[in-house]
Amino acid sequence: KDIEIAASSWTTPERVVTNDQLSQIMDTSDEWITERTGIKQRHLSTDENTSDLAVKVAQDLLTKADTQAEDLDLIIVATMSPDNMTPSTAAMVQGKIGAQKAVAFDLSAACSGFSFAFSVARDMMVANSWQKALVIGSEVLSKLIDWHDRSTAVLFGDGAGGVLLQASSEHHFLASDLRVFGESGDKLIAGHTAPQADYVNNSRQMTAFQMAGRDVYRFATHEVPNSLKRAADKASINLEQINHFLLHQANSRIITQVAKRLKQPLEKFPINIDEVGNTSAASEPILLAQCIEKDIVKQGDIIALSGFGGGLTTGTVIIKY
Ligand SMILES: O=C(O)C1CCN(c2ccc(-c3cc(CO)ccc3Cl)cn2)CC1
Repeated sequence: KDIEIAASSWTTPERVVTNDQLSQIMDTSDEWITERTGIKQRHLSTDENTSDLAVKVAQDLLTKADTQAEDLDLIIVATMSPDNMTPSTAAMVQGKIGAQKAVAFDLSAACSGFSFAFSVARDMMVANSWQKALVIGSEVLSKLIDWHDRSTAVLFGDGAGGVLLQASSEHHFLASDLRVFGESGDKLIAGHTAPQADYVNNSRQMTAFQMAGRDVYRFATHEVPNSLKRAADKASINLEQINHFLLHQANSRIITQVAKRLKQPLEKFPINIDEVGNTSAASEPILLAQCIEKDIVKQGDIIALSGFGGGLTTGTVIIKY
């Protein structure tokens, strides 16, 4: 009574925006962005919203797994940039692909969202003896960014990725470790809406991304190794047995720091931030799908998926692919 990954998929909007292009609209440079973040470019949506990217991934997953939408029991979309407060992005996907049987809801855990959603989906599938689920991370962060705030605008990108999970008699889901540090939540805020005393003339404003970068960076370098160690302990394996550490692509220097703290070779930490930037909840599934596509992740490999960010949160799942 477990689940396995039957298919994986990812997508990014067509438009590429380079560091040089950003340096023309704000006081930054390709050198600074590259050296401090590892990012060379990002994909920014022109007319696709979060649900459109998620639908693309959903349809690709169904095709790859030779599965009909009608057979889906569950759809979870992890996102911090939903099309609407309601209907949820997952409900929109459910309607657009015609998965009438599927329970569908969004999960909000920022850059840890995919790990949280993967863990919740697995537990719901086991508890309900469900057969098929879509777990998708999808973001159009470009809607939420203040494109004149160089401290955040250079970091983020748009995209979506996901997996189709199916019931399995083999043991694939080895452990998860989900942690929330709510008292530090104000270090990373996006899309705040305030109560309106003058409710009649409600301005319906939503704030842009605001981040205490140094604090979040320090949080990540401390808490991500802790999360990975706890998850490995729960899985009764040691870190050496993990073939690939697929970390949220927030910053390339954080990844090298985590590798050092865990005393694991950097080769175990694939990096695609140079190409897609920080895509929040889409980050883990895009990286996973790309590693599977490139045969970096092979059948039988043990992989750790680790997200970290808004909440503040950390979320790790360890699976035997
Ligand atoms: O001055 C420098 O070097 C700056 C220092 C600050 N930096 C940061 C800080 C935090 C993040 C970040 C963001 C999210 C949101 O998804 C989640 C997780 C993290 Cl760790 C990314 N970059 C950039 C380089």
